[in-house]
Amino acid sequence: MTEMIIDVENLKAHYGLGQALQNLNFGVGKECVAIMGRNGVGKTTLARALMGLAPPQASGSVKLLGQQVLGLPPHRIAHLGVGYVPQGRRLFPSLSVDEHLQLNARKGPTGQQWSASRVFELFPSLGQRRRAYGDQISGGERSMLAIGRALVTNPGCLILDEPTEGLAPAVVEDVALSLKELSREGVAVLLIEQNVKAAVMAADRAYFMSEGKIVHETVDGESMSDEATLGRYLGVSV
Ligand SMILES: Nc1ncnc2c1ncn2[C@@H]1O[C@H](COP(=O)(O)OP(=O)(O)OP(=O)(O)O)[C@@H](O)[C@H]1O
Repeated sequence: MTEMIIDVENLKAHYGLGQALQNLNFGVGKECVAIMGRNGVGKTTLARALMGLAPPQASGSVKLLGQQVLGLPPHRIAHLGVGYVPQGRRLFPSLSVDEHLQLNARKGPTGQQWSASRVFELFPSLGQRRRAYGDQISGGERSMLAIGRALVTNPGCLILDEPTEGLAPAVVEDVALSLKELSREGVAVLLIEQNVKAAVMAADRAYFMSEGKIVHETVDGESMSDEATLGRYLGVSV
């Protein structure tokens, strides 16, 4: 059986009395898996629960890179080799692009070699903004920097919350292909994504969420861009 690097069992999460995730069960091996669903179905709540961020309050089991992480603080989870691209990006206004990358660069568990210069090869326009501060860059550049900041940690597992938001279509393609390549290098990539093209390009398979539950999982050979599936779970056609 495939070794699961992200292994989630019976995950529940709530904000006060409101339950946002109900008994989620899924796994991600050395592959790229997309989580898709309409606005408000619980995708960001899931990413936050995996990363130990509160709110929400979460219960169940979350194993990342073989370790139970539920209850651990976010910095401990990150140090296990878990990269995270949060929605909202959470950059520092007083740090430059270069500094964001330098402060996060480290050797990771899989021997990949993401450095600041490789990030700038992926995102040449970000390379031209190296000295700009976190509050001086555009929405697209913020997304690029958040992705770059996660990549230079050389993670064994990478969780991305709508990483392509705000990016030009050509850059979306570059990001999607890089995520696919990363998964081929042995990284478990969990891609929360509303951009169907990016998800289809990057991911090997997908889970669809609705009202805090996983309601559909693509099976072998099933296309993620199947019109009926997308219509039913996302309300879109491609
Ligand atoms: N801090 C919070 N306090 C209370 N309820 C929240 C909070 N954050 C999210 N929720 C609720 O939890 C549910 C799931 O929200 P979540 O942001 O996880 O969805 P999402 O699928 O990521 O949506 P989007 O794509 O719009 O970001 C929604 O009903 C939302 O209103």
